[in-house]
Amino acid sequence: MRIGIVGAGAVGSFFGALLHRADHQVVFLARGKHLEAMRKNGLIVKREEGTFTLYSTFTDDPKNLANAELILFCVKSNDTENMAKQLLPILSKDTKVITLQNGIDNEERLGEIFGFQRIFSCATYVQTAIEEPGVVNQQGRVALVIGELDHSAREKCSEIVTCFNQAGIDATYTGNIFEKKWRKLLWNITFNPLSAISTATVGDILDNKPLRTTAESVCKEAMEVAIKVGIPIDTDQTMSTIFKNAERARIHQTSMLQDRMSGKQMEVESVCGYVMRKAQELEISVPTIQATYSILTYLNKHQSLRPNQELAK
Ligand SMILES: NC(=O)C1=CN([C@@H]2O[C@H](COP(=O)(O)OP(=O)(O)OC[C@H]3O[C@@H](n4cnc5c(N)ncnc54)[C@H](OP(=O)(O)O)[C@@H]3O)[C@@H](O)[C@H]2O)C=CC1
Ligand SMILES: CC(C)(CO)C(=O)C(=O)O
Repeated sequence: MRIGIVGAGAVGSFFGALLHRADHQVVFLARGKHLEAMRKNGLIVKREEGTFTLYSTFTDDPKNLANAELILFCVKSNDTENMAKQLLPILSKDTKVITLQNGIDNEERLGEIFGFQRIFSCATYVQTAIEEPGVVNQQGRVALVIGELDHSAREKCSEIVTCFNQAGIDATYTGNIFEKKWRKLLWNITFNPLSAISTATVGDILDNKPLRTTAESVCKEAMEVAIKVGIPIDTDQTMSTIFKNAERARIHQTSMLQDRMSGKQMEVESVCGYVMRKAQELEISVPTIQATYSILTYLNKHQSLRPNQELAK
């Protein structure tokens, strides 16, 4: 298949590399030092089972994705509209677009621009980071849960799942992607904002009693909102699963923390902002989420307050 990776950062570079290794024709849209390094030395992928390097088309020009049959949409959610509008006049009407982004609101924003029948959504379970320009590091398990927004596109969705499976990626189909994305969001809202504010890893949050208590408060508030929007949740069991899964990501710096450390805009709106606005609509009080939202919005505006220019080791 001809595949375009839109936003070949940590997630896009990793999945693009696996698809390229499975003989798909993959074009990576990237920019800055990461693009420069990939053009010079190839893309280096480090995994527990070994390191490999691949050479492909690395570009900063969206026009090079014109003949893609499938786009993996992997920019940060702050860049969603801008990127989608650049792609719209370039892509064919049949090109499928799958978002691997965190949060739930990208799907709607993409659907409004491209049309809902060709947008597919994915709950992305992976821990990846750009270790240095040109080098992506992946740890732990890899799993994708994929679904369509418009049920008439179910068959096309199965083709995407098969494409990932053939590349050795554990991808499964769900008929209710919205619920899966909500469950993923519950994990992200519990750990990402707090890690970005405190600069703590997931393991640090688990081990530090006050931080853990705050994470539990965020989780409880977000679950209340999820239940009100119709997600079937057993709160005790869900909370216990979220914290059990976190044990497997102990050394992980959440994507939001990685952004803060490198002075990038954090995905505050699609994680905290989205849940906060839903809570307001539903008249649910979410004071802890509100607090994390206000701090992170401030930090996003005042980049000079970032703790470090470099990713923390
Ligand atoms: N990292 C992880 O482990 C996980 C991340 N996610 C989610 O996946 C999504 C992607 O995250 P992640 O890969 O970490 O983010 P990254 O910032 O590493 O990747 C996004 C990439 O897109 C590039 N980009 C943005 N706009 C353009 C443009 N106009 N032209 C070319 N390149 C562009 C960015 O460049 P630049 O750096 O210059 O901005 C960056 O390299 C997020 O929604 C995140 O929450 C989900 C699960 C796990
Ligand atoms: C924790 C993780 C890696 C889960 O896949 C994630 O979604 C993130 O860092 O934003």
